[in-house]
Amino acid sequence: MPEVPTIIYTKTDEAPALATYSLLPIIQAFTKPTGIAVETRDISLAGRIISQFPDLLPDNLKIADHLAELGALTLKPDANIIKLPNISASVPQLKEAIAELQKKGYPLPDYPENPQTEQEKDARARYDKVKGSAVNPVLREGNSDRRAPKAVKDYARKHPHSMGAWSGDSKTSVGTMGKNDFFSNEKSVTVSEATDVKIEFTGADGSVKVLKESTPLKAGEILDATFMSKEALVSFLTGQIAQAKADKVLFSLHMKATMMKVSDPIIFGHAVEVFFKDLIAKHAATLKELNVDFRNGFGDLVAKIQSLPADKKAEIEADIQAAYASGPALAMVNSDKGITNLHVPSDVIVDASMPAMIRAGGKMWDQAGKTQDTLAVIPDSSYAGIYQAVLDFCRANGALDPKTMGSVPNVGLMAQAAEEYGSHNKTFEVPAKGTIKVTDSNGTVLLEHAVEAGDIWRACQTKDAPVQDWVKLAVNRARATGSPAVFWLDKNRAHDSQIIAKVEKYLKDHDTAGLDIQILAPAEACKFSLERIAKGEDTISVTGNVLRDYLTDLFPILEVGTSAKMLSIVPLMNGGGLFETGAGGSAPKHVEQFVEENYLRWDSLGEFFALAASFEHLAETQKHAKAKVLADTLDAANGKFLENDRSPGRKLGTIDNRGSHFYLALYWAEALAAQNDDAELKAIFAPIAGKLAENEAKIVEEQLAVQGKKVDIGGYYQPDDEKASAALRPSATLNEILASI
Ligand SMILES: NC(=O)C1=CN([C@@H]2O[C@H](COP(=O)(O)OP(=O)(O)OC[C@H]3O[C@@H](n4cnc5c(N)ncnc54)[C@H](OP(=O)(O)O)[C@@H]3O)[C@@H](O)[C@H]2O)C=CC1
Ligand SMILES: O=C(O)CCC(=O)C(=O)O
Ligand SMILES: [Mg+2]
Repeated sequence: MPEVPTIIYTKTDEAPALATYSLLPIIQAFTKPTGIAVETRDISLAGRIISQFPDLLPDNLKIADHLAELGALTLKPDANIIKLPNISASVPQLKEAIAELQKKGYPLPDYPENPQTEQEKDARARYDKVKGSAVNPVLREGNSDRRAPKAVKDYARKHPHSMGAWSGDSKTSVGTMGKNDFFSNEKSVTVSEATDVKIEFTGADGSVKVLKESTPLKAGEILDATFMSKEALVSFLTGQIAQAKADKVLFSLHMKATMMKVSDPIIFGHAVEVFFKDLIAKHAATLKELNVDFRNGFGDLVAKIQSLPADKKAEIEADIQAAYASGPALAMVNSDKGITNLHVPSDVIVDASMPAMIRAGGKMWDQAGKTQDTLAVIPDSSYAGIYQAVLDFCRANGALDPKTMGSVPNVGLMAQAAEEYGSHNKTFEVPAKGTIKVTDSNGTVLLEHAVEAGDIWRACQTKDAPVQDWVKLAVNRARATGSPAVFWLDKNRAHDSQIIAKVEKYLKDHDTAGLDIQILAPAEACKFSLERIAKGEDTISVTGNVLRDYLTDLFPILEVGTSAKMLSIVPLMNGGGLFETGAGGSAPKHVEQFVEENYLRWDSLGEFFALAASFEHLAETQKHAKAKVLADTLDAANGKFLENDRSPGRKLGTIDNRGSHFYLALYWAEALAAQNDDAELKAIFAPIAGKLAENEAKIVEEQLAVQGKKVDIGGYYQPDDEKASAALRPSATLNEILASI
């Protein structure tokens, strides 16, 4: 045990990082009299980039590898980490962040697009370490328990968010391959003994190339391999584009290019190339010269043609307009700025984009800024069917009603880089026609596929201990709530059938008498849960890693308007606690609004709930009485916060994130003053509560006064601490009261 009980609060990116400048001083002031330390570690994209280049940086610019430090901490029983959402960077974001740091004087190399020299290859390898979902898989040494707290659900019932109407004749649908994709080509084995597998490609000419020399497997580990055919993908995309045009609906593509950082950018690139086929063919030589890489989105072309002579640039721009005119209308990310769904792979992320579309009545934005029905293309069919199930349900029954609907919490398998989380170093774009074999240390071929050039092949691992832990967590949640628990597993899918065998085995380790535990294929499980949710009933979804990601945005966004309000706990397998805040992302749009008009609409409710859970964990594991008082009083404050509707508004002139933090501090201080479990804390916080209450009008006025003007925070990926702190703490009165604790 550390001498001082310590909570680590992560420094991340974008909106949650801005909110931290305001919230963390409040948390530190409130914990100060309790002997609990609240420390930060920097796992922001900028911090992670900097940590990779200690050899190039002077001492004053270095940042240690805090992510690795926290990864090691998650293995210890006293880990207590509050993890805010961070950027999982696409290549365009990574390049922007590097450019910002270079401008600030960091002597970092450019991101090498085509590494040739040893030095470039080394830089590329370091940058690849921070690319995509590089943070969560390192910290998630446990499975996930995500649900809407009761107070949040009650709030949504009383103050339902708006839901777009669903018409019975909506033409919105999901397009998916169904054959020759990851789902249909999957093979899976469970190894009975520990082994080490080699992944090898053998060309049609007999030449052998080792793709990955060593992948150790533990006894009982599941290993899958699968591939998506390039030819099938391209022909599918061609068909979908024609279909969207014929049906007069928008064409939209929904991928997870951040989490699936090797496979999905390749798929994204194919979609861009098919959509702009004629344009690309006509200007092939120029695009090659410019080194345009469509895996970084159509935006890569738009950016790179800026350097062309004016007439050439104008010619290509005219052809772009012609491509827009001849294809189906594209769904837009920002119609004012002409940013389409195909511009940047990290702009449209399936877990958030599909629910947002469903909440809006099955519609996305067109180029004129109007909403339209859409063909939502999700190439791989492993999980696409769940969205079709939701669309069908809404078409038949109308939009779900937040006032009456039940809930679908999730128990997700993700520990130890389970399933797709660990696939990055085992995903390959196939160089030529041949076979890929996975062979164990005895030389036995475990898995084998015949592949063609351009196919995307990948393998995933799932260790046994995390599956056991996940089954236990599911049974515990079913017992604690009395709700049915449904494992979303398809016995006809190779990987799932291996998981089902383990689930059936490990369920026997638990007392399941009286519990309703079922195993249903994902689309069926979705339909079952929707039928119940419409009747106001709750159903626990017990899923693998990708469905965990999808469902913990999907249901929260429909039920409570945003996944930011979720309780998101990761009980670490070695006894520690990782408390994630919300279930969504880092809301880049909120930063844009903040710098434009000094208004931050980020809702920190996820942080408030995570903090209460973190104190509770400290209280339980370290028998820390003051932590228990902090947990209970913060719980009460969170309830009052919701009751009084103190979340940020969306418009200037209402309280924003900073105002919401003031009210949390007020209610928390009042609860500390009202409790009788700890006289010392009562005595400290009674006068603070008094001062905060007396100064309510003044503090709110000081906070509102700054709104409506541009604000300089000294950087996007690495804000200047002094400037950002000043901007996010505009109330001198509040700052003084906090300093007096
Ligand atoms: N756990 C993690 O670390 C995660 C990180 N990410 C990363 O976040 C970035 C953005 O991802 P994206 O898919 O766009 O999803 P986001 O969740 O960041 O944004 C989608 C929308 O959700 C709403 N929203 C999300 N959080 C809040 C909040 N706390 N308060 C109020 N509204 C909120 C906003 O809607 P509105 O515009 O209506 O205000 C926002 O525009 C990416 O870099 C991605 O990789 C994504 C998911 C999880
Ligand atoms: O790690 C990431 O990139 C995203 C994770 C995510 O979206 C989630 O866990 O819900
Ligand atoms: Mg997610």
